[in-house]
Amino acid sequence: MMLYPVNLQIAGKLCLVIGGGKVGLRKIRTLLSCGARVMVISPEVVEGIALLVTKGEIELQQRGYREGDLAGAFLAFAVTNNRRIQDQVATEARKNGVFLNIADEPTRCDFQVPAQVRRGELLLTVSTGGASPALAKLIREQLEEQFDGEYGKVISLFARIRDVIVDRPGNSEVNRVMFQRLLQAGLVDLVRGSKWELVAALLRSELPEGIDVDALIGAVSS
Ligand SMILES: C[C@@]1(CC(=O)O)C2=NC(=C\c3[nH]c(c(CCC(=O)O)c3CC(=O)O)Cc3[nH]c(c(CC(=O)O)c3CCC(=O)O)/C=C3\N/C(=C\2)[C@@H](CCC(=O)O)[C@]3(C)CC(=O)O)/[C@H]1CCC(=O)O
Ligand SMILES: NC(=O)c1ccc[n+]([C@@H]2O[C@H](COP(=O)([O-])OP(=O)(O)OC[C@H]3O[C@@H](n4cnc5c(N)ncnc54)[C@H](O)[C@@H]3O)[C@@H](O)[C@H]2O)c1
Repeated sequence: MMLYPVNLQIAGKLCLVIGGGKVGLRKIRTLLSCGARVMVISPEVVEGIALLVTKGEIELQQRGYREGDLAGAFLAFAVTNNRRIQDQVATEARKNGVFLNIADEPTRCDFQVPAQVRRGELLLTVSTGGASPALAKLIREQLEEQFDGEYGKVISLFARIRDVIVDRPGNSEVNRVMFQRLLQAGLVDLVRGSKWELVAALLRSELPEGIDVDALIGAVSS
């Protein structure tokens, strides 16, 4: 099955997690990191979830799933250990058009959660479509080594350059060529290596005149 990749904006939106075990906790952590409003429905929850409830970071309804619980959810996750409940949640989701992740049934999921690496605005995701979550995790770990924390600075500098460039008159072809030149000249590795003087020299030679290169770099290098 071909999965279509999308990156969702879920900040402030209700995401419902049915089942409070360790898989539920993993899903909750990712949801919270993206600013979702998380509601858990589960008769029992693992310690990590209980802690998040105590801290007021998520809401909990400590009981079993009931039909009607999915109302108003932007996304829902069926992560119980009970096949019958998983089926009931799936039926309600289908009936009401709620997007559902079913933790134990890759092929029936409306969406699957990929493994992910974040470096600032840079988001790398890995999916095996359910073929091997363990392999997705291993590849994620390899990506974490390859794309180290310095990539946060790289993406931040590119975002700032883009901000000042797109505000100026010009056309997208000129911008495309300019970004290609910066990449081919090795800007990524210069930033990763904190070679700020070389970064400044490169930007001065490639960016249009009148751009405050020191300000651009200062915001990223500190
Ligand atoms: C990527 C990640 C994201 C996340 O959950 O945050 C994720 N699973 C992760 C880890 C992981 N999951 C499992 C193991 C044990 C080893 C193994 O079995 O392989 C490990 C590794 C570990 O724990 O070490 C077991 C497992 N997973 C699923 C089933 C059901 C089934 O296959 O039927 C079973 C068997 C349960 C059983 O045995 O009964 C199903 C799904 N798991 C998915 C995502 C979706 C497909 C992703 C894809 O294939 O790309 C999908 C379809 C639905 C979904 O959950 O969205 C996260 C890595 C986080 C990280 O980066 O560390
Ligand atoms: N997708 C994945 O990454 C992945 C990984 C491992 C396992 N799984 C599968 O995901 C499911 C959950 O795994 P787990 O390790 O978190 O299980 P778990 O046993 O730790 O947790 C299950 C949770 O479901 C709750 N629950 C039981 N009945 C319920 C009901 N009627 N309404 C609401 N909640 C109810 C339990 O109280 C418990 O909190 C299992 O089916 C497992 O096979 C998926």
